[in-house]
Amino acid sequence: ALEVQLTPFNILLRAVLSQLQDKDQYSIYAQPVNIKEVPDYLDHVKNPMDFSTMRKRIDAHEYGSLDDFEADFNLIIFNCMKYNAKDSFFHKAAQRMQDHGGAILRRARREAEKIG
Ligand SMILES: CCOC(=O)c1ccc2c(c1)NC(=O)[C@@H](C)N2
Repeated sequence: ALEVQLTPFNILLRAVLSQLQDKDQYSIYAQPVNIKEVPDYLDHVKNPMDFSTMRKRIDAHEYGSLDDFEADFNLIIFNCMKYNAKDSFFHKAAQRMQDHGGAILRRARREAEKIG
């Protein structure tokens, strides 16, 4: 059976999440940071977030608004910029993801307004 109830809102959120993940070309935000590989991660990052967790939240209808969805996206960026040094590959990737994500979310809001 189709486990997830498809509402226009969570169809929109799934589409936005896919657009965001398209910009994560090395999939560094796709899964939770592996604590076995990054043992001190949770000393610095109190609220880990990643795209797979966001997908679960969409399917569980845990996002009441695009703002709630955007807050988890911003958490991914914030965590990455906090844990990783400014001149690191990861930190630079977060800056780019923030720029791409901003544009994707702005366009999604305009689309959502049109649907009404
Ligand atoms: C195979 C080892 O993988 C990692 O060390 C690693 C893998 C993925 C990561 C990460 C570290 N750090 C981060 O801040 C987020 C953005 N992603």
